[in-house]
Amino acid sequence: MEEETIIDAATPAVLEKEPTVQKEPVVTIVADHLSKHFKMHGEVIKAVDEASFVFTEGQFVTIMGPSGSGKSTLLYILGSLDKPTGGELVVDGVNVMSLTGPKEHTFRRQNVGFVFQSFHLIPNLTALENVMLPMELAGGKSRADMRERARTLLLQVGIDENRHRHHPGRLSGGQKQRVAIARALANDPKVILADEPTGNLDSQNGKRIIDLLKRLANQGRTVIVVSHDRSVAKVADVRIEIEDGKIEEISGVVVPAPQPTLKKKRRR
Ligand SMILES: Nc1ncnc2c1ncn2[C@@H]1O[C@H](COP(=O)(O)OP(=O)(O)OP(=O)(O)O)[C@@H](O)[C@H]1O
Repeated sequence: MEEETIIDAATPAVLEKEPTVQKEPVVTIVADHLSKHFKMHGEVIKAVDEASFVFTEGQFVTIMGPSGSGKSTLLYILGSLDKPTGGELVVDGVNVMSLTGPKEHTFRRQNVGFVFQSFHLIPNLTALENVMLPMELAGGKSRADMRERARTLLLQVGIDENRHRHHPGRLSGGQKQRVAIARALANDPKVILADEPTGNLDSQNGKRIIDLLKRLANQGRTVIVVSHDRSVAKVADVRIEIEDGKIEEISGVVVPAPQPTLKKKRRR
């Protein structure tokens, strides 16, 4: 599939018009000694081990580390796709550890948008329908409103109108990832989580996707990107280095955890 050459997603006009970051950044994520331990054949694997940090609106965060260091596990916990075995997590003022079942699904749908390395678009839906899907699942909008919002989002991420009715199979990798980003934005979440979003793209398209994610952060979202790519860390506000499940270093604009943050650790 041919990569796009003409769209400059880094500077779509519509994105430029959206509001920029507030002066006093609002805390979106508080992690307090988060852990995820797996028991395998009598051994404990500490995939994430006592991770603590605070992120605010408008921050672009990278999580880096060697393969198997716990990056994806940490990201999935932050997005409540996975439950920690210890610690506490507050996202947008809600203690997500206390959520279960439908409440947890609703919270995730409204507050977190996911972007994956292999896009995870639904192949038999058009680009427009893929972006409409999270809105359909959330409910509360007419079909016309959903269609119009999906159309606007696709244009914002640099997907021309003539591609809105294309199925993913007819889109290039860069286009698919933009559709996936538009889908992540469908319910206007405060937090965007991306797991190796450039992993299946050439360097030029990878850079455009990072520029786009950075712009979403500049608009006031918290964008957290897991990446092996050092160039991604260069544009980050906060850089986390993780090794063997432990945060080795946090650098950049680091917000100290409020004291006392949350009630003390839960252990299972
Ligand atoms: N469901 C599971 N059961 C047991 N161990 C697991 C499970 N999920 C992850 N792990 C282990 O936890 C550790 C961290 O895995 P994780 O996938 O989070 O690392 P990663 O840094 O994202 O790796 P990669 O860069 O290769 O994707 C690894 O040792 C992995 O084998």
